[in-house]
Amino acid sequence: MKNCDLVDNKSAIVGGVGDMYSEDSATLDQPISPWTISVASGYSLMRDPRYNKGLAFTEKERDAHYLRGLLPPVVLSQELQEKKMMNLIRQYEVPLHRYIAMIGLQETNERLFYKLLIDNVEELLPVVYTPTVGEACQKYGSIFKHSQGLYISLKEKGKILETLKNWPERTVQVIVVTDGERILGLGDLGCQGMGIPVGKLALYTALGGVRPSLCLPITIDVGTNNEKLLNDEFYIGLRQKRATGKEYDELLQEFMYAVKQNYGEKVLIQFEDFANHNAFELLARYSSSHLVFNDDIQGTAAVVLAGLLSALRLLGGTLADHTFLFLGAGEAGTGIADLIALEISEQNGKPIEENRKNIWLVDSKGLIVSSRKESLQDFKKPWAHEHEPITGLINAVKAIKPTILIGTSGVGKQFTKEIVEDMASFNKTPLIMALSNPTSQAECTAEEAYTWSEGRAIFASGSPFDPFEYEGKTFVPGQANNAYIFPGFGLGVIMAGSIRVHNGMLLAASKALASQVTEEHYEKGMIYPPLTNIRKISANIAAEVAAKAYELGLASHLPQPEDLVESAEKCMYSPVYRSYL
Ligand SMILES: NC(=O)C1=CN([C@@H]2O[C@H](COP(=O)(O)OP(=O)(O)OC[C@H]3O[C@@H](n4cnc5c(N)ncnc54)[C@H](OP(=O)(O)O)[C@@H]3O)[C@@H](O)[C@H]2O)C=CC1
Ligand SMILES: CC(=O)C(=O)O
Ligand SMILES: [Mg+2]
Repeated sequence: MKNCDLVDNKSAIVGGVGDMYSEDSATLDQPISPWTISVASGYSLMRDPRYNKGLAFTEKERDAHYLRGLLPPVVLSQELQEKKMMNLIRQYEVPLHRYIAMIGLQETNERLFYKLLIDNVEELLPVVYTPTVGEACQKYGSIFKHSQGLYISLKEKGKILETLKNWPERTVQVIVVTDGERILGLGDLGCQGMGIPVGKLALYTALGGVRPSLCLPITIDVGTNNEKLLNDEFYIGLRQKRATGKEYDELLQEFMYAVKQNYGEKVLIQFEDFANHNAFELLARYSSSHLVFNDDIQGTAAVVLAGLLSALRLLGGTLADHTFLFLGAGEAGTGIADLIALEISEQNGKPIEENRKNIWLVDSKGLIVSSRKESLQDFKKPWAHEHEPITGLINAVKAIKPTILIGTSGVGKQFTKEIVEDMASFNKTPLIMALSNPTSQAECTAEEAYTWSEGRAIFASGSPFDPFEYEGKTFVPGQANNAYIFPGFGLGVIMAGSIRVHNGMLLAASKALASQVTEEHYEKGMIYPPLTNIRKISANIAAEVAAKAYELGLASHLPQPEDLVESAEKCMYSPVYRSYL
């Protein structure tokens, strides 16, 4: 019996057998053969990260696969290997060294890498993901050893389909793609943005249980406007300014259709860290022809809405009773604002235009108001309310008196003492979200939010902060990061074989996440459940997303399983070593 029907061979136009080594169809207690051809030496087995087990190859496996003598005599269990690796990683004090060690492990022993990541998620997420992945991207050229993922540059124009065929996997279910122009809050890192798709897909597997072989990280290189990188002798990308306009659009179009041709209709394409002048357009252009999801717009919106829904237990009232002020009106800011307004409309039945009125945004030029409408980008226009022009966040806070302040500016230290004190002066419990990544770009720290509000703020941030003690009470900041959403969301989409992403699926994901927060969490000031239970959380999110896809008639994997949570859990990749006998 099949363990999981995730691999949708029927939908892949080129066909190909995804389950080459019976990994997908074999249950954990069944041995599998890593070989489809007979070999004279197991040396290449040891060098294949997908099948390597290091010193854990048993005596019988060493005999059966020509490994005798290629390994020292000891046989170590995976648990002991994990303990050893964790000891080693903890010895590195510099976060980037930990990142390099983890990537080294991913490149040599994939299952051990995922075992570490799954078992130590709170400790290792900041290593393979934000904040350290940001520094890794900045220095990617200098630390580059082995290539990960697929690079599609302007040189591949006209040959993108051929380039995709060079990827060793014939069946792919999720692609995370960036063009490197807005990497976290660090700006244009060009081709070195590859660290982001690689990191996001590691989370798809560790947090959402999507098998690594089904995940493809891609970086589109159209040049960079980052002078520092253009002058860096170790830069790995095209040494030219960014292509724009027709040249950019044509490359992206060729890419999108080559993906569909090579991997079929149902490959989920997750856009990540594109600059907003391309992100909104790409999502709009391809959402009717492809299965596309923008993590920065949609995933962020779902995770923040989940935090807001759960925070209402502490703040009181409904979403419609609150006043929201955003610093930053780009992908994250307007994406979140849109989903909040949509959810309020679902709740009160009023038109979305009316429910936008309590939601205000500030961009680099000040409060978004109707007198600025003509010069605003389209995605900001719905937020141009009647108000006199205001510059400076502090003045906007004083005028709007928000109950909830959300930072999505990409600029650190913008929530000053005066701003947090103001929020605390007119709110019993101010909710402050400093969402910009990495930590250096956070609008304020956990310590600042708690001390400046005299322990009254509820605080969540995009990158993690340690718990903070204030006047004898320990506050646990939440990590409002789309990492809570996209792995479970993607799993739900794949499970259902959904052909499109729909806002209803985002709302379902938000509610599934919010419902995982318990009284015990609220007592510590948490509005998100701990990441330690993330696989269970992802299974619940996946189940709700899949259920919504079925309800909306978007699902193609029929019939609908009776118990979607159980289905999601069954589908999840386990990093435990398989027996190769
Ligand atoms: N926690 C999470 O899960 C996520 C966090 N993020 C983080 O959010 C940040 C923003 O991302 P994104 O929305 O995609 O970026 P965008 O570039 O799309 O938007 C940034 C917005 O911030 C505004 N801005 C920039 N500087 C200032 C300033 N000094 N004062 C006021 N407004 C300013 C910009 O104004 P203007 O339009 O005038 O240029 C723009 O509206 C990044 O740091 C990113 O890492 C993003 C996605 C998910
Ligand atoms: C978390 C994320 O997607 C970002 O900061 O861009
Ligand atoms: Mg992002």
